[in-house]
Amino acid sequence: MSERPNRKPETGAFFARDRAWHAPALTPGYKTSVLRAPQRALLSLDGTISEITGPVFGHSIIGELDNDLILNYARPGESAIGERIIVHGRVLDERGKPVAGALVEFWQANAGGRYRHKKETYLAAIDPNFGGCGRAITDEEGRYHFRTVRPGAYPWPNGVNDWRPAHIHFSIFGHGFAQRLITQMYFEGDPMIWKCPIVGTIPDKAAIEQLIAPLDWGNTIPMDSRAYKFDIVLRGRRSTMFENRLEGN
Ligand SMILES: O=C(O)c1ccc(O)c(O)c1
Repeated sequence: MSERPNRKPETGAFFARDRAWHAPALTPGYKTSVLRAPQRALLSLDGTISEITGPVFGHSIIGELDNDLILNYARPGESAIGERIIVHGRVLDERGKPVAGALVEFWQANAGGRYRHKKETYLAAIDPNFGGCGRAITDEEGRYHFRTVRPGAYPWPNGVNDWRPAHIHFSIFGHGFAQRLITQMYFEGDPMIWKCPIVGTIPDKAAIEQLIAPLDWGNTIPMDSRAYKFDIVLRGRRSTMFENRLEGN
């Protein structure tokens, strides 16, 4: 990880956004950012007590197969098609302390690069046994894990021939619903990462590298699944790059 000596000191409860680490809102190479980018100066609003303290979710919402995308949409006795993988890691705070009880949600395309979505237009086949969504709650050590198939890369209508690298979307909820961070995980060794216009909006190479999960050979299950490790750091100097990170979060 690169040192970033010019960063402001991290003191107190407020961690200012590092604009060199996070993608700017307006990045014309990523076409949809042009309409989404704010046209006026940003306002900074304090969180209200009700946003910070509630509503909260209960741990009982997690079902037995919620962290198993190979089976959670499959017909009985069947399973999703694709390369079987385990994705696991920890949710950590700015001091490297585990964040327990965070709701981690993930969604992805199937092994052919096709999403199960009404507006999806890519010609790759739907897998009848793959839904593409799951969730987990971090344990006392901040750990989460899920089983899935490695998603395929897919083309998208941005430039003439733009492709998204294989990736998994992540959402992390804190203890209130107003505390939500969203990012994407990529796979070690994928040459498509460096051709992607969305990845290309991230100014710092180290911020991109932190989104790339290494192959975790030690947690591979022989004759079953390979493993990838993806730690998520909520804030501070080693923060994961979040797509929706707000001022001060
Ligand atoms: O914001 C978008 O336009 C967009 C397009 C394709 C993706 O895979 C994605 O994650 C976002």
